[in-house]
Amino acid sequence: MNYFDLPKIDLHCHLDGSVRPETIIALAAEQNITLPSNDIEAIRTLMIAPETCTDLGEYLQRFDLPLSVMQTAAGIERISFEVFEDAAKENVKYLEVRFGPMLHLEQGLTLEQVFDSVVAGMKRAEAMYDIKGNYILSILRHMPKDRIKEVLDTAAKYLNDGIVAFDLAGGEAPGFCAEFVPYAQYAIEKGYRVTIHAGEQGVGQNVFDAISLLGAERIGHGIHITGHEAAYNLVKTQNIALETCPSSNVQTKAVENLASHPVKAFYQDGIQITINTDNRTVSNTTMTDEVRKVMEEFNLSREDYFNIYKISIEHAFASDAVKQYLSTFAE
Ligand SMILES: O=c1[nH]cnc2c1ncn2[C@H]1C[C@H](O)[C@@H](CO)O1
Ligand SMILES: [Zn+2]
Repeated sequence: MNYFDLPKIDLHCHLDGSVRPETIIALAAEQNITLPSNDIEAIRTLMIAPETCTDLGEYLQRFDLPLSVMQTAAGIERISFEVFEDAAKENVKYLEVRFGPMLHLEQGLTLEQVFDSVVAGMKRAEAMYDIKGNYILSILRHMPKDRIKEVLDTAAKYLNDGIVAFDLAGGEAPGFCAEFVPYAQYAIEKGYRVTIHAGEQGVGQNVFDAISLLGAERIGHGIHITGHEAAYNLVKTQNIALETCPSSNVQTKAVENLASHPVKAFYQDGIQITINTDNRTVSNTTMTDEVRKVMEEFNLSREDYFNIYKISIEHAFASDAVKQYLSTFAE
């Protein structure tokens, strides 16, 4: 099967984990930032998380370098454009990109400038390529909570016009959901959709809580519902979509290897699974690669692929018009 040519949908892709190494070098030069090296291969190596990470914590150390050049409006706009451009060039028809707004304020940008920049880059790519997109706001679980409502208020300028959802990301401690209830509620009241990273590193109970306490409609990863019957059943009965990211899950040791990834078992049991990149650079991957890996490892058919493609359409935080458009590529 030609995986490159297949129409694809990526619902879980981080902006700062998907920066081209070449762009790091170019932006560092423009911004007078000294990099550990100016050699493209050295930068690439520094950005890609090894297969031998001990856990998610080690994986998350790869984001400091890209974030260092994502502190200007022009840098963020360029990176946003390029992520959509790279995806469009491998036939990704719809892409939801997430980012941590508060990670881009280190050199004086305002939240509004950050939102203007990501959305402008995406819209520039939408105008040039056959791709549609939306942004998701990732709140980092370890950061102070005092500006979360301000993030949601300021981003509302683009609500359903470029920015669509609320997410929690970063390291995953057991029981993290309880302290975010008022923020998720505030987001829902304002009209944001909700997806939460849960059951990636931590326990299945986090997935149960993300759905029941935070109103998550989708779960980032969700692997660990395997060991938690109540979480598994809740995902299944509530029709919650799992955003699986196979390469990332192997790197962070969420699964031991691809063969032991539960994605096929979930699919066969009627769980709403989707296939996504997580981080195109940090996980050294593309949608073509993720689809190929899953299809080949688990012997899935073209019909299976389009079933999964349709699950992605159903659970996308996109307008009806965009979903209708995406359906025209389905078989
Ligand atoms: O897979 C992930 N799990 C949890 N957090 C993640 C993952 N990939 C990236 N992040 C974090 C690091 C980034 O700086 C942040 C915003 O994109 O989200
Ligand atoms: Zn993620």
